[in-house]
Amino acid sequence: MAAASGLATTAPVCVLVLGMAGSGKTTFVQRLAAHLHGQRCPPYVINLDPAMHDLPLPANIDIRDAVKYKEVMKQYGLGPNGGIVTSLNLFATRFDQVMKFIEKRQNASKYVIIDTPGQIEVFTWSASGTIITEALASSFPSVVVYVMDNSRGTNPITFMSNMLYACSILYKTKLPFIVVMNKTDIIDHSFAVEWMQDFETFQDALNQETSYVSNLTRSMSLVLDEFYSSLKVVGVSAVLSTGLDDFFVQLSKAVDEYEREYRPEYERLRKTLEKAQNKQKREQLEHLWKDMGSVCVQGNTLAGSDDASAMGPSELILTRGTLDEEEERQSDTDDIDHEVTEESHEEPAFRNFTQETRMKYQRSIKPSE
Ligand SMILES: Nc1nc2c(ncn2[C@@H]2O[C@H](COP(=O)(O)OP(=O)(O)OP(=O)(O)O)[C@@H](O)[C@H]2O)c(=O)[nH]1
Repeated sequence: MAAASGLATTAPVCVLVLGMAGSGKTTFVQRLAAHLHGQRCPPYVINLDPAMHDLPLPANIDIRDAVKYKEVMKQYGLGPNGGIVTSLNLFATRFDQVMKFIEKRQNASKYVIIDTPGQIEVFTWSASGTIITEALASSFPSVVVYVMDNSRGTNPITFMSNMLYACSILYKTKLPFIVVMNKTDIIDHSFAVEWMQDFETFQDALNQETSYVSNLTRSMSLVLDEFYSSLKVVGVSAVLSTGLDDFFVQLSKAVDEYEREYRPEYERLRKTLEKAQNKQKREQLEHLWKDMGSVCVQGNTLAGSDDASAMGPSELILTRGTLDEEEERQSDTDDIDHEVTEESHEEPAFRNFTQETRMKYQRSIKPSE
């Protein structure tokens, strides 16, 4: 796999778009795709929302072509959320094929944009979401884009709960992260940026809140200070296509971050996994040798050897020596060198013959002595 082997410059960037229902993910994906088409850099678009009614853009891969969400609900007796989870699980079992499609297209598309279900937890906290994210991130530079409805975040408590969610996704995916504050055509995102950069301003906004969670929110904003300091934030209006240039600047920084910090970690994980798999294979082979060795020793077929485990399976097959000629011809071990096998039988026979001849000769010359 080219991407996996470190040819990072040709590998497409996977942009995983997550966000609460109605935040504008699909509209954002649509605008992003249009923007890239306009720059003669068509992206590869993947829709992972099985319950999407109308996809406003042509997707290269659409989960709805592979899994019929309503059928899944009927067949398994599930509600809408269960149906989405199960559809995604079914799709994840075939994600290796999606990976192959992406690999094939990696010279034609610089970006792979992935739209996810509105029920955000279905993706972020499900096994299939983890499988898909890890499959992408272990082969391609991958970035999580968290789309927020900026107009709904003007309340500091709602803003904080959204940020806590974003933070939890960052911890879960462990990937470079961009927060897209969408719908800036309704309200500019500068208030949110100020809240993140200046603790006092956020406290002032909170002072107008009288609910019991305001104290907790105050403490939380201190806790999130570290999270805010390294966060990439972009204000966007998906309907007006504004802020996209800034988004691509942040995306390029996030890709650098992936190459610098995340790729070595994924490479390390891949090597650990490979080592563990090799060790497992070796152990299985050793068991096989032992098993075959004990069978042959019990059957006394190991002529001239008292250490069965010292031989490999092929050597044990070579010394099996119990088939008659006809069986031997029909056996499926045609690749065995029969001459070698015959030689191994002939050698002790020839040794016996010379010994017997020598004894006969000594007996015959004895009387004349
Ligand atoms: N004013 C404004 N409305 C927007 C913007 N982006 C999306 N919307 C509207 O927000 C609503 C939801 O947009 P979608 O793109 O369907 O949001 P989504 O996150 O994909 O929704 P789910 O599929 O339910 O997860 C639609 O009515 C959009 O027209 C924006 O930048 N500004």
